[in-house]
Amino acid sequence: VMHILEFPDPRLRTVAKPVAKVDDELRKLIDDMLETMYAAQGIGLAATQVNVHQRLLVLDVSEERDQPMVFINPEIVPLGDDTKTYDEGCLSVPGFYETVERPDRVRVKALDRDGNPFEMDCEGLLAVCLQHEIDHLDGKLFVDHISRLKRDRIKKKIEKLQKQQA
Ligand SMILES: O=C(O)C[C@@H](Cc1ccccc1)[C@H](O)SCc1ccccc1
Ligand SMILES: [Zn+2]
Repeated sequence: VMHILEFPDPRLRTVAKPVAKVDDELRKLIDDMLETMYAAQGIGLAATQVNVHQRLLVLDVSEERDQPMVFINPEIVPLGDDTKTYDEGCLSVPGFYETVERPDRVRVKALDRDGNPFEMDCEGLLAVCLQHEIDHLDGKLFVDHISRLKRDRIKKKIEKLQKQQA
């Protein structure tokens, strides 16, 4: 499995570049990311989190953890103005959950693992996870959607934990 970068690592702030070629090398990375996501009990993982700065994410929002999805060079637009809040966590900010408000339905266009374009309208946990992962590709974290006071408290707690582990 791959190492997952942890907040406040500045590499998590990198804006990922579009994937140039969907080839066997990329498919190997996709499989390594899925293995890493399942091992970490995550329901999504963006390439940024494993220090690969290409616009690629994987997720599996199924109960049975047997429906992996791959989005390459994803583009999303909100469908309607309705928003919903969700208590988000993040494999890169372990142990912290905060309420984040996001559009409740989105349309996503992306390439699949064979490089074929597809389009989907998403809602529910899939819409939340997609937006959370695409934030990662733009160097954003869910803690950017909460107050600076709360973010600074989380930063101090995590840095204290990281010192203890060092
Ligand atoms: O770090 C990540 O990007 C993976 C997140 C994805 C995620 C965050 C918030 C909302 C939906 C998806 C991890 O899966 S956070 C752990 C988790 C697991 C189940 C449900 C919610 C959060
Ligand atoms: Zn995350």
